[in-house]
Amino acid sequence: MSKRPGHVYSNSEPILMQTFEANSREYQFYDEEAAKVSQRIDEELKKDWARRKEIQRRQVKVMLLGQAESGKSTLQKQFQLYYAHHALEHERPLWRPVVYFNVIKAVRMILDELDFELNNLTNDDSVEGQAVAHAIAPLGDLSGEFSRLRTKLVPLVAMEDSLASELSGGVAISGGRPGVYVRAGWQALVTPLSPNRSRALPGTGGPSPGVAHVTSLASRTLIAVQNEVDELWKHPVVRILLNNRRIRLDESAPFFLDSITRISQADYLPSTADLLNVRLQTLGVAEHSFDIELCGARYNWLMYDVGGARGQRHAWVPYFDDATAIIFLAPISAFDQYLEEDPRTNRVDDSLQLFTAICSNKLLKNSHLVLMLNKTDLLKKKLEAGVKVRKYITSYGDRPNTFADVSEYFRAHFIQVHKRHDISRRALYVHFTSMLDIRATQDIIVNVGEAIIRSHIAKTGLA
Ligand SMILES: Nc1nc2c(ncn2[C@@H]2O[C@H](COP(=O)(O)OP(=O)(O)OP(=O)(O)O)[C@@H](O)[C@H]2O)c(=O)[nH]1
Ligand SMILES: [Mg+2]
Repeated sequence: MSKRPGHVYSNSEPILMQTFEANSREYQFYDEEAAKVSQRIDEELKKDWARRKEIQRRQVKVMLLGQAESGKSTLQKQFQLYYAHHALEHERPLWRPVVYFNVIKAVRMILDELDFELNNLTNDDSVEGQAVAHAIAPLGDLSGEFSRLRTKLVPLVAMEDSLASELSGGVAISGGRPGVYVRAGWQALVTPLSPNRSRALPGTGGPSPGVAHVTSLASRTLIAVQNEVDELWKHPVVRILLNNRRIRLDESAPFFLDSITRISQADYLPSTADLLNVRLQTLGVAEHSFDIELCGARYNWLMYDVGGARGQRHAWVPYFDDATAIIFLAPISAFDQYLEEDPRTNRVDDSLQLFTAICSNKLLKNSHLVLMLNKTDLLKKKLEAGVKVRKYITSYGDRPNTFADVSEYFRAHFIQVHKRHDISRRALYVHFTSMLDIRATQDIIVNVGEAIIRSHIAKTGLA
């Protein structure tokens, strides 16, 4: 019977054993050395893990949530202004083409609506239509005047699309409102021009010839037609149509058109108020990072600014499970407005529905919750102008149409949603805000920031 090769013991076997025996001290040395190396690696790994854990424990993740145009990006800029002033300074020149875009869009909207209204007023039998026609009649035939203004303004209006496309980096949203949509890091697309517009600022990324070109073209065109822009904006017919809400512009349009002389300077550099007023829609989720110090300890504050339109909301969810805090923004001035993406839904209703979903979301059950009832300045203006809440929200009934009553009514509704739907019965911190008011907002930011960090410390046991 033949044996399997493995069972044949060769003569060399004892010799090998001897060699091993002879070198056993050496092997023992290697064993000890290997054990030491392995121990060192273990210790390094443990230290690395502890370091990472510490970094994570010092990380505070805050999500800004709310419908489109609720003021999330504006709040993010206010945080930046307070805690990362240098970063905002660095970005300041990059906002120049965005301000031009806001101005041009406003001019185009006035011209479009003016055309529509003047052509249709004669056929409008409504009481409001008749009142507007009556107010405009004494001004006589204005067609020649408007035609001259329109011809002068054509080159400016023609720049809207190219500015939008350069700023968005080619991004367009189907079915969305025409405008500029930006993803995180959009600033890298924009040539950072120095205030004298002659060269890029150092260290601000590579130049983008496309944006630089349209920016300087827009600037020159605006300088050439600034008087016509001003004339159109101050024209009595435009005033009548605006006052009667026949022309509806973006909320920040009056601010920029009132400042047209300043914006039309060759060395124009956006002011802080410009940065806060400018409208630029967010696409997806943009992360902003800066440090906040509290009681001698430093915390890395990660702020997630999301796109708020309905088609954007699915992108929020992956960020939910480790969010330290949610700051929910609800613009309470929007009681007379409807969603761009669904013109049947009242914007305050949408905010309430969205807040219900946030309060009842299991992934967010451990997050600190802050509610900002925003745009109180606009709410005051609307109520003072006589816009009646009950016309848009029938349940408001016969309550007085004053700021105190209306703001309290909305606050009570949001608190009720929280009471009924909050999954973890956590506290809700509510603030009335006007995000363009720097001093008032900065006080709130400090307050909210500290409360969020304290709740983070309580949960993680950090000191
Ligand atoms: N008057 C007034 N305007 C505000 C206030 N908060 C924000 N705005 C303006 O409202 C517009 C929209 O604000 P954003 O911060 O861009 O809104 P958002 O929530 O980031 O919108 P999306 O990115 O589309 O989700 C901007 O022109 C802001 O200047 C406020 O309290 N009062
Ligand atoms: Mg935004």
